[in-house]
Amino acid sequence: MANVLSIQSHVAYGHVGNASAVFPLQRLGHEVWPVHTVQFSNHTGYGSWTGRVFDGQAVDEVVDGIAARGVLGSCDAVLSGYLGSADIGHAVVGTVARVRAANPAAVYCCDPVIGDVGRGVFVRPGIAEFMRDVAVPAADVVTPNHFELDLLTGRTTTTLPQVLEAVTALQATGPRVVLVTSLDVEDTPDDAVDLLAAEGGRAWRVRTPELGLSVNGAGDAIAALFLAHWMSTGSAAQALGAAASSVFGLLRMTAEAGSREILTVAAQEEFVAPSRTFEVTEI
Ligand SMILES: Nc1ncnc2c1ncn2[C@@H]1O[C@H](COP(=O)(O)OP(=O)(O)O)[C@@H](O)[C@H]1O
Ligand SMILES: Cc1ncc(COP(=O)(O)O)c(C=O)c1O
Ligand SMILES: [Mg+2]
Repeated sequence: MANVLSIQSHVAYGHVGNASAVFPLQRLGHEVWPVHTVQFSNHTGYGSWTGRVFDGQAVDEVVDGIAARGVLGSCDAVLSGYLGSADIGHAVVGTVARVRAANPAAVYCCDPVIGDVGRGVFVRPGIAEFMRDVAVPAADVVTPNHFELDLLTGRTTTTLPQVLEAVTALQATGPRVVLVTSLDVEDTPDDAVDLLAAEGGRAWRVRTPELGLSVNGAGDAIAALFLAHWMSTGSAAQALGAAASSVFGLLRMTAEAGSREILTVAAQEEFVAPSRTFEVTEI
């Protein structure tokens, strides 16, 4: 079981950021140390929200307090997501350095939350550049969606070979493991969603049915689950299969209920024992 320092957004209502990532990790038996980068009423996909973006100092203060407990050496992973501002991003990367100094085996998983197909870029100016130039190079594991992969690598990928080239280019900047979510390439059927994981010069794909819903927070859940399974199995391929199956089960239940928010609590068994598991194919 791992100790995961999770630095992400928090919402009071619904499930994105830490409100999506923390519970699945706990349900799998991991300890989570959540630090919030923003506290909003709800996710920004609604178009309006209240609450505030914290700053780098606010993040540093909480990490200082954790360090004062003398426990940074037992932190196994730092997970970051929606940052709020580039200033917060610098605090996250500074935290990663502090954790690595205390525990050289600790890993950093960066979910480079920038935007999505259709919605475009939904974070503040400067965040995309910060992710590309600072956070991603510092990470061991990154979990972009297809839109973010293209943005980070300055490419437009429409075929699997192009995606593999982009992933290799991203790995050349630092991270050894890459998970690409919501992959839509030429051979992806209209009614399917692909996901791809790459590590050590190998790559694997999982294909699931596409569900008739559009929700926020699935990316935050899958990044947390992928990191947790990658740490516990040491295999990107196994982590891909487990994380994709769990998130599919979560979203299938959400679609059946017609809910606008993902059913993180009601679907909790899916994190432990997914009702349907998908085949992982090496490509
Ligand atoms: N409509 C959908 N149907 C099936 N799976 C989905 C759907 N939306 C999201 N997912 C699953 O959740 C994963 C993460 O969602 P995604 O939208 O890529 O993350 P993000 O919110 O970071 O953009 C996808 O790779 C896919 O496996
Ligand atoms: C506050 C906040 N955090 C995180 C996210 C990321 O959500 P997703 O997992 O859909 O990328 C969003 C997206 O709307 C958000 O508004
Ligand atoms: Mg995302």
